[in-house]
Amino acid sequence: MAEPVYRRVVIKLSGEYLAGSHSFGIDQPTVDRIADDLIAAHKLGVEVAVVIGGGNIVRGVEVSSRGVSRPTGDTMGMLATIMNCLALEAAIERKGAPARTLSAFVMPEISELFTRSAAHKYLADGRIVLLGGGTGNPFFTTDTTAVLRAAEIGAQAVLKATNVDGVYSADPKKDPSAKRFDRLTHSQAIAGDYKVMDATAFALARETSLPIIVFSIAEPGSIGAILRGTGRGTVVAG
Ligand SMILES: Nc1ncnc2c1ncn2[C@@H]1O[C@H](COP(=O)(O)OP(=O)(O)OP(=O)(O)O)[C@@H](O)[C@H]1O
Ligand SMILES: O=c1ccn([C@@H]2O[C@H](COP(=O)(O)O)[C@@H](O)[C@H]2O)c(=O)[nH]1
Repeated sequence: MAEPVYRRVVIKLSGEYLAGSHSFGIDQPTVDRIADDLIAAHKLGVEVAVVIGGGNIVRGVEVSSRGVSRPTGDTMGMLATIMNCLALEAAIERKGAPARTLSAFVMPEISELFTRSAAHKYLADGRIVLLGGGTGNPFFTTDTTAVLRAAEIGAQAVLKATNVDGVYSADPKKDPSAKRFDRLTHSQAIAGDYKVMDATAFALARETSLPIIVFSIAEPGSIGAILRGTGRGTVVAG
């Protein structure tokens, strides 16, 4: 079996994917399956930090379209990501692997605050580290959070695990003629305005020279395959 290509990564997990076949919430079999994949990936010897989206519970933009202020809606979205972290942490630990949630917010009864030193410590201790609460600021996304945290903790790549198998010329769910890219530069991804990830995330990745790999988590084992350099996904780099 091929050796992993990376020593430390941040995996951005789709929140929406955690809902499984439902349109809302946390589907336990899906969470359990993703926990298995993460544990298997971690057993390859890679230090794994995970940022989870909140799209299965709350997106700030949607809440604000119903009359709540955007910063309040975004705060609700960030809290949703912490719920997802707790669900995944519980699933990972139930399966016998050590995990730790670190939050962008001070909430001592629930989880420790994210600091670079805490993240380094728990990763070096062999835990899967779950990073909740986004950046802690409204008007950002968990895609941007993943790139930010990756830069902060010295990860070598951001793996965006989602429900499509790469970046396409248009949304493949809406346009069946959309073409999939094997590789893009950060600048091409920004110029193309491909909605799979926000431009802020691509811009920060360009600034910090971080590769992003967009791939589907539908297939069990896909995280491990990407870590070994054998998986199918779009590499955004250079
Ligand atoms: N050009 C494109 N290439 C690939 N996917 C695209 C493109 N444009 C839009 N999409 C859509 O982007 C979605 C993935 O991005 P999205 O940010 O919604 O997911 P996520 O980050 O996985 O969700 P969450 O916010 O719940 O974490 C896919 O469902 C896909 O349909
Ligand atoms: O830094 C951040 C990260 C996220 N948010 C809010 O959370 C939701 C859920 O995140 P997704 O990336 O969309 O899954 C997002 O819609 C924002 O409302 C934030 O404000 N700041």
